[in-house]
Amino acid sequence: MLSTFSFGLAVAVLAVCAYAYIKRALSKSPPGPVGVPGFGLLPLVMWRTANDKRYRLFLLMQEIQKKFGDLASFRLGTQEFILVSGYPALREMFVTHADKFNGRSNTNFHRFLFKEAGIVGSEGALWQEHRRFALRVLKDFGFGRNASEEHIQDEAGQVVNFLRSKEGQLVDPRDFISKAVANVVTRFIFSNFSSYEDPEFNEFLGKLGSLTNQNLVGLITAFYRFMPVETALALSPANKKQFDAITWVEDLSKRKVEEIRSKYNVDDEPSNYVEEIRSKYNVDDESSNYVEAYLQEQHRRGVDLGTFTDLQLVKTIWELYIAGVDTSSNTLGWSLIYAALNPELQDRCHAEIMAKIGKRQASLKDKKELHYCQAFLDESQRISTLVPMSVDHRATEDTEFRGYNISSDAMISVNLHGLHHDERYFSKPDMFDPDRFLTPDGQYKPSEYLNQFGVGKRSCLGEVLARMEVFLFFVTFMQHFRFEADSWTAEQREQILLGTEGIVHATIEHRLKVASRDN
Ligand code: HEM
Repeated sequence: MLSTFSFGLAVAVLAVCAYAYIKRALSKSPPGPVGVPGFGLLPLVMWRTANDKRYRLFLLMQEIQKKFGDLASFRLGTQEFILVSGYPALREMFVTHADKFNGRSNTNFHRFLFKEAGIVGSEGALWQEHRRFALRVLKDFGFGRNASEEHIQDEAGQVVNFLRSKEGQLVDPRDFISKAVANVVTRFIFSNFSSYEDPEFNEFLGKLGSLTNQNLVGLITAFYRFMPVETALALSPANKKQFDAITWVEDLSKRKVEEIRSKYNVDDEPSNYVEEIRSKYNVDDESSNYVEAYLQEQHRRGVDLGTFTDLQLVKTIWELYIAGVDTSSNTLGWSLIYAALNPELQDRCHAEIMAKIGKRQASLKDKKELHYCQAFLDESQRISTLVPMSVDHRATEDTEFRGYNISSDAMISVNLHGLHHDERYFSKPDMFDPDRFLTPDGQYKPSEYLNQFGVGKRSCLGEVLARMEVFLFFVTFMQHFRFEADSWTAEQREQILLGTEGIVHATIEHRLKVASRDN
């Protein structure tokens, strides 16, 4: 009886697998692993996650690319994924055919999270209008120019003071870097900033971290597009936590927007802060932060706000925080880890800084002199690849690419980790070697294959700001301190270098010893 049942079950499983295999072969989807019907690669991923501490989803993407090539497909749950890898395919998809592939995920969960507003999660005319607006405001406020350079220098100075008080002690760099970086974004959005000790500020940073360090279990709910969001939230504590964090951040943003609205009269003369910026740096704008610029735009539009609603503003605020804080701060975090693990290379950065600028405050103009520091930063961004699978894209309609069908319901994962660890572009990719970004006579030589900000029209909106922050903070840290990782065991070192799973490849808890170079 049992053996008849087992036989029947085996036949049924085989039939379902054969059906899935034939269906896939006929679908003209890019090649890829078949997976279990209804679950795709989920069982494999969950098994590996549970049994191998070194396992990360982006490493699976690299395996898939190696086996199936630069255009592959697979399923997680019922969700189809297209994996695009390699420089030519990335450019073809996101530059040559940018207009076809600039959509974002359209799952239930995604719609619920982003409410089809904001910039990161939106599409079409709304996305274009608000991306353009945000870029204009960033430019008007002098991002890439002196005005914002001074903010970052201020914050860097604060961190130096904080680290001086920790001389000889072990510190977790995540504590001080994320606060400094969050303050830079806060100045842009609200033009105020918070004390590092402020408990609300610290709670706020904790919430942001929980949004980007999303683990796989939390993501599972997004892999079943038919699942009602309420069920997803009930099934997944991680998603519930994520949603609660967003609500918390949005409530705080709403309060801050109302505070500004109540004080800021769009017909008034610009505030002191703006006058100061204007007289100093010739910035021709009448608002002093993103919210004021937005309120002015609402005022200009009168009754018909179009897409410039309050909901859009609040969504954009939390997106700018999510996109702008964990990213820049973890980029800096990785650079300190690689500096600590490579003391001679760290000393080379310090020696270059001493030779070229000495103890004076670092500025963006110094970039052209600090070749080794720039090469070091590029190498650290390459090897750690902060957003390893970028942010998912989507084809805005069913389409064909390189002879394969791409469904508009498929999520397109951009294999940035694979690109940065591809022997075709970077020899010995697992080795930390800043020299690969230098000419033989020591001049900085950027590589077109390093694309930490993504590729094409939808690439990072905050790239200019992020590059400024990373350079100024890093050079200031290297100028004044040595960071040491003497106390790490081999196992700790391995875990620290693996970092987290999630949209952002973040650093895990770790301690570095801070030694002053100023004595
Ligand atoms: C080193 C730091 C950063 C890295 C590595 C980074 C990386 C990325 C990547 C890979 C994307 C996805 C691109 C794509 O979809 O193809 C992205 C998008 C985005 N980033 Fe960044 N980012 C950083 C810092 C920032 C900062 C400081 C801000 C703003 C304050 C910012 C705002 C955004 C926004 C709004 C998007 C969505 C753009 C869109 O959908 O049109 N990012 N970033």
